[in-house]
Amino acid sequence: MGTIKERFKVTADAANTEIKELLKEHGSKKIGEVTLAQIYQGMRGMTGLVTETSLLDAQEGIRFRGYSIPELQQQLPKAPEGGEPLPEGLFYLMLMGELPTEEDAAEITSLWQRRSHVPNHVFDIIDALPINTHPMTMFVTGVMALQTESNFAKEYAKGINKKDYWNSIYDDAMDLIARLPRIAAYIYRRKYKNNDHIQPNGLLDWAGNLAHMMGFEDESFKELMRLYMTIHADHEGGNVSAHTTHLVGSALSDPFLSYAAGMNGLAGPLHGLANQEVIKWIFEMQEELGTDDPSKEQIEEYVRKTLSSGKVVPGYGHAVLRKTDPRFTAQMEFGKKHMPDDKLVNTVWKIYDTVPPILQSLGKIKNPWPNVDAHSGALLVHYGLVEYEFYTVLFAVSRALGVLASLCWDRALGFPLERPKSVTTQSVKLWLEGKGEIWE
Ligand SMILES: CC(=O)SCCNC(=O)CCNC(=O)[C@H](O)C(C)(C)COP(=O)(O)OP(=O)(O)OC[C@H]1O[C@@H](n2cnc3c(N)ncnc32)[C@H](O)[C@@H]1OP(=O)(O)O
Ligand SMILES: O=C([O-])CC(=O)C(=O)O
Repeated sequence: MGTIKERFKVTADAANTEIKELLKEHGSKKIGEVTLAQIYQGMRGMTGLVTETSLLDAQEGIRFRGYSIPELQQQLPKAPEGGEPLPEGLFYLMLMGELPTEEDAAEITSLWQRRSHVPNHVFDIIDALPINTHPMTMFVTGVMALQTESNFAKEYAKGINKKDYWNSIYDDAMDLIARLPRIAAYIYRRKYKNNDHIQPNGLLDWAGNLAHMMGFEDESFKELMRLYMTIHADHEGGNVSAHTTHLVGSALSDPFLSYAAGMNGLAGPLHGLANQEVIKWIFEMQEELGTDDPSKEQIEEYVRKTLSSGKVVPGYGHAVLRKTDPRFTAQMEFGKKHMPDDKLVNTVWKIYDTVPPILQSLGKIKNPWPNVDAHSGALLVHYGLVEYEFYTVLFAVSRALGVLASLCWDRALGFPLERPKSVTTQSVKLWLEGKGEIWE
């Protein structure tokens, strides 16, 4: 059978041969046309990337290697006595293209345990930042400090055959994923818990250990972390964090540099930071209305106020999805099972009843439905994780699974430097006047 790494290489080699054949026969086939509007408007609907780990359907939502979230909740291995999937299993699925056995998931848990040591200089660098630094800035700074450990950067400096890039990229991806929970928990305890740190528990799974090191021992919080880390892991290749990681990696920047770049994108309020914005927005609404249990009429009025002041309703809308995000639904199911009477969670559900018709009535918003970020914060608050500026760090830890599995594939498939063409409006105008090609 061999190790997971050896099996990955065999799988990737077979895929490489298949892709070469496919391109030899069909490489010149057209897959679409590009309009002028698309290049000015964020390239919506333009297919321009290959990402093997997951695929997004606008109506159905995300599928990881063909499996929907409910299917993964049934079929992925679970922690002993747990009901939610282990993110280790999802990582295996994204990397290998097939469901893991219990042993495969356990092998990844043990591998990440063994590789989880974070050198002291990473903590020193985080400690050097002012305490009011945003947790995402601390997190990315910590990852950048960890870049000293890159196997790929060292190998490349020594001189390395292109065919072997995948090898140290794979090692870096595994090392980085293994260490992220420790960095995230360190930031949480430093910023919010008086620098009172908790050592890892060598018997716990990856997500369970993150919960433990943050100071949350409730078994159902550990279950939430397993679900959270699974559903936030990947969303095909065009989203800002995945695309950035892939783009930066295409310059042969190592996984530490590439992932840090991607996470700077996740830290934007239209992307991963929306999860903190949602809770902030709800807390502000509660404050203004003077109640922690607002009625639908009160919520409606507050939504209209948000829109009329030129702000977005956080957690709603999506660049590709056109239905309720199945990641929202999975969290709603978790809420119904574990905290059906929680007031904040119920407010999230009331907002879900209220917001879509209002957004729809504006006529310009392509997707009035909630995305993943509309729900996550309320579940965290239920367990006492009220420090909402920290939420995107959890998202980032999860997103590592998808973007780093993809980076292993990028190098194993020998993908080249990414470098699309850009134009100026001056060149567009000349082209429209028939005075040359658009790219001149
Ligand atoms: C994990 C994730 O990244 S999920 C997304 C998290 N982000 C959020 O929840 C932030 C709120 N949502 C948004 O800002 C947007 O829906 C995005 C960024 C997610 C998608 O943007 P787009 O693909 O440009 O959406 P769309 O084509 O529907 O936008 C059309 C118009 O509707 C507006 N719009 C879209 N969503 C919203 C919203 N939730 N509230 C108010 N206005 C919105 C856009 O700002 C745009 O306005 P404009 O024409 O005046 O510039
Ligand atoms: O797909 C997107 O553009 C944003 C998103 O939901 C994600 O990255 O999880």
